[in-house]
Parts: sequence; structure tokens; C-alpha cells
Amino acid sequence: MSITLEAFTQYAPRSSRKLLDNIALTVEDRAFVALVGPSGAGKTTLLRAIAGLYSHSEGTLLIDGLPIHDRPVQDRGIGFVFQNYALFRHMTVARNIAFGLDVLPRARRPDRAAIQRRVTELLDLIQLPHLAKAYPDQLSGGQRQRVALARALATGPRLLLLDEPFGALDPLVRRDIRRWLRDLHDRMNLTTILVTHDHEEAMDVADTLVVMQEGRIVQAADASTLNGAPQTPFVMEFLGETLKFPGIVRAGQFVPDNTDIAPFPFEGPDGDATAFIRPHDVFLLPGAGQASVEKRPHFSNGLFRYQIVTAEAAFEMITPTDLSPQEMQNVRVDISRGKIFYPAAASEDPPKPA
Ligand SMILES: Nc1ncnc2c1ncn2[C@@H]1O[C@H](COP(=O)(O)OP(=O)(O)OP(=O)(O)O)[C@@H](O)[C@H]1O
Repeated sequence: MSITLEAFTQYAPRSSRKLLDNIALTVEDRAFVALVGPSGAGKTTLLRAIAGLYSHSEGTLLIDGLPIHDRPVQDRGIGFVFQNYALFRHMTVARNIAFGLDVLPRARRPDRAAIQRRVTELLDLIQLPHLAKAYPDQLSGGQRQRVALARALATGPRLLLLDEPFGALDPLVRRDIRRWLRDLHDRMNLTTILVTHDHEEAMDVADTLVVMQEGRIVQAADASTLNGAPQTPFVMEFLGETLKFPGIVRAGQFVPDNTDIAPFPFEGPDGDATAFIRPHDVFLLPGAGQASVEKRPHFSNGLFRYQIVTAEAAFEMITPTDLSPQEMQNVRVDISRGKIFYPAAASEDPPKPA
């Protein structure tokens, strides 16, 4: 199922306040898209708008090429899973899954045997056939979340909208269930939109990440484009630990204010600018400067952290190399893999909430 939003603006109820501002987004049929961004960025609002849950909007919202409100709710083919998965506690797992079919108008409702078959299929799909008669309180968080997904899938939706569905799960279960979800998405030819504030989760599971800030989309791209070519400082900082070094672009070079950081070639207009860089893209030039380096006690995923102390600032870098004492003396710092932003790029970011 494809979704197209053009110049889409969503207002708060009975107010002229814009919750979504001039959204342009295309989600192709069978795509897996993650909406990411800080709290209050408008992720849930956008998901609910796509479900057609709001009025009071302007612009275009098409589902498979048709305005969403032209279709009756039951014909939209949308399954929704919320963060708190809200299973009915007094119903068994099987009844929870059957719920969406049980409440269909009589003319559209499958007969009892067909509903039973569908529930059995879905229990197999979520790998919980033995828990048909269990109650939600008897399940783990991961199992409950799978039941919530099965319930959303019962009516055969083509579009799955998921609002922070893994929020309550521990990290290992979270990773397993999102891989499982991705596999399910592929096997069932679904179109899936997932809201998460966890960009690593989004990169792990989605084809496209839509980065939101203050009701707007700041960049929509695959993970490697976002990492390699973030469009604004906000996107770069949102996606991971970032070091910032102010300086100036002059005659084809970026010259950092901090003299312990080596200038490097950069083609761009002359003027004030800031180099943004990930700590693992920082390198050292031993014997070329005055900065000192100290090893930090943290070691994880085969990576070492080092504290670099320059005359002007101290910051940390990450490297797989266990540096020798010689490599840690009188260093100059190489940040030539950094991304340069001019002040205008920063001011294009919407203001941060107070
Ligand atoms: N019904 C409403 N009336 C007024 N303001 C609203 C309404 N719903 C949401 N908002 C506001 O819209 C903004 C976006 O909220 P939304 O829940 O979409 O953000 P989010 O990115 O999903 O955040 P979170 O990660 O915290 O869930 C917030 O400032 C919120 O207060």
C-alpha cells in the first residue's frame, strides 16, 4: 500500500497551532519506514494522521492514490499497534487475536470456523500456538507484543502502523522481536511504518528513516545516506555521538580555531564554519603537536576510548587500536573525515523546544 503526503499540515484540535508543518512524504508499497526524532517531534501525530484518525488538516494525504477520507474506516486495510499494546486482560490470547474479526459487522464477519482457522494461523505465525488459552498476565512482555501484532494482523491489513511497539521490552528481546517483525513484513508483503525514538533500532529494521523535528521532516533517507550525508547538524547529532570544532573556511582549507587540530582541505565558500565528527572518525598525528592522550577505562565492542587533552578543550575519541605510549605523545588531531556545516545550516533547524 502506498502513501503520499504533499504540503500536509495538521493543526491541533480547535487551534491554529501546527502539529505537522508542510509534510512531504512518499512511502512506497511494501516499504518499511521508521519515523524517528526527539520527544514531541510529531512522530505519533504523523502516524495517526496517516491512519486517517484526524480531521482539521490541510494538503494531500493519499492511500494507494486515493484521499484517505474517501474510504470507510473498515476498508482502509490498516493495522495499528500502540506502545502499551492494550490486550484485553479478561480474554485469552486466542480471543484477543480474534477480536478484530469478532467485532466486524455480520455481513463482513467470517464464520466461527474461519475465525478459528485464522487465529490458529496467526498463533503459528507468532510462534505461540501453545499459548492460545493463556491470559495476557501469564505472558512475558515480548509474548504480549507478538499477540498485539497478531491482533493487528487478524483482519489482513496491508499497512501496519506501529507506535513505539517495543518500548517496554528489554534490549535483547527488543532486538529479537524487531528482526522477527522485519521478517514478517517481508513475508506478508506489508507496508510498515514504525515510530521509535531509538535511531539504532530504526537503522536495524527499516529501509528508510524519516527524521522529524518540531513537526517537520528534516531528512528522509536510508541509514547509510543519513550517516554519510546528514543534511543538518541536528540530523548528525540526533544519529549519534558528535564532536564539534568551530573554525573558518579559507582558500580551500578548513582551519579549526583549536590549533591542536590540523587544518585540512575543504572546498566551500570562505567564512565561519563548524566541523562535526563522530568520535570514531578522529585520528591522531603522533609527534606533530602539543596535545596529550589518556586511555579511558571503558572498553566495549572491541573499541578503546581515549581522552584527548588540547590547550583549548578535552574530548574523547574511539578506536579499535590499543595505542602505544609513543602514539599518545605530542599529538595533533586529524578530523579531516568530519562534515562541515556553515551557520546557515544550523539556523535552518527549527528552534529546539525550551
Ligand atoms: N491533541 C493534541 N492537542 C494539542 N497538542 C497536541 C495534541 N497531540 C499532540 N500534541 C502536541 O504535538 C506535538 C507532537 O506530539 P507527538 O506525540 O506527535 O510527538 P512524538 O514525536 O510522537 O513524541 P514522543 O516521542 O514523546 O511520543 C507535541 O508538542 C504535543 O504536545
